[in-house]
Amino acid sequence: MQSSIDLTRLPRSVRLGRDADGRAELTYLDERLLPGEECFCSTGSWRCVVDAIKTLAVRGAPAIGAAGAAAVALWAVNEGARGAVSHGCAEAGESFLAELRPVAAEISAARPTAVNLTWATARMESFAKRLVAEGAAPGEVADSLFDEVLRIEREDEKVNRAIGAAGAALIPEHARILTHCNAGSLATVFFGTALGVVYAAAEQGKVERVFADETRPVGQGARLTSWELSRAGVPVTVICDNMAASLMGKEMIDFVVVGADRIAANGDVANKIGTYGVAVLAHHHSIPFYVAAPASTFDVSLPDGSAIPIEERDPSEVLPQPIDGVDVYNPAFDVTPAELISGIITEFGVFPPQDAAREVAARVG
Ligand SMILES: CSC[C@H]1O[C@H](OP(=O)(O)O)[C@H](O)[C@@H]1O
Repeated sequence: MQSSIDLTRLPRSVRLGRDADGRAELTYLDERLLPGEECFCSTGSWRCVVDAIKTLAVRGAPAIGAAGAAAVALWAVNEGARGAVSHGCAEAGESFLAELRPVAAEISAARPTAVNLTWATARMESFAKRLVAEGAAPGEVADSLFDEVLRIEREDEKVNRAIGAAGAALIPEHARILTHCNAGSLATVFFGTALGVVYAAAEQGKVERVFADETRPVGQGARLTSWELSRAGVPVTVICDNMAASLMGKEMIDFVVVGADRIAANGDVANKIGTYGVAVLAHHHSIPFYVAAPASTFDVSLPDGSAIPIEERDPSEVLPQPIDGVDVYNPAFDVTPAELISGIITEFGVFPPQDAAREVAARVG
């Protein structure tokens, strides 16, 4: 079946480049303004990137990982290397690393739950340390860090397409798929993880319709998933979060696929608040419930999901008009236990949740 899917209509979420003066600059789509306005911002300031991550202008685990890596490169090229040239190589290199350390720590702390942010800054720091140990001057280290971000951006899209291909094999013909939040191209550099599975299956003509949970309180499903699926040509229906149970009860959902922000060693998954409830509903209705995530989302240092830090965000996201004497609880994520997950779709294939961390680690090397 010929599909009418057109992914060229989807923008890239983040892209590192250079301005006319050769300074490093990150261009990102400000997702707070979607779907009404497609606004791209460019900045050479690493602190502005941290703010963009904190305010969800840039959001989604892989996208904030790439943006975090880019923030390190912005500091290195536009600040760190410029300040260190006066020393000799060895001293300059150590000085550069000493100045990088608190910058990387501040970038990593922008949001606590998605492990991709710490994965990215740790990758950048260890890369810089290796180059300094090899005798590279700060300017060379900075330029190499810039190139490392370009590699991370290319890898992200390649990994997402592999996740899409692996997941598409699971999708039945005429599938009606439920998603939660946005784990699409907008949550990654490009193509998406959970929606990458949808795009790959849609290109095979297997997707009848996607039902997108609006995903309160920030509305990533209503605003972002609906926008990107419709741009790509995938039929999509937005539903309120409290409607998923009814659709499942009416046998209107064949498959559920969501993203992830951090996956523990035992396969417990932290994802957008409400994911756990969707998993319980899917389990009750015997509907396949899959998580799509790259290797960079696994955190094997955590034996299970109980230790995953859960970000609590501003009460105004839930209650824009405060009410005297009324408290608000606004956790941005919850943890779905492995036993509610049919499988975890990775760039290396699909694995039972309990085995996924081990299988991925064996392939990452
Ligand atoms: C591709 S995984 C994206 C993941 O991140 C989202 O959270 P946020 O919008 O707060 O960054 C949500 O948990 C998605 O599943």
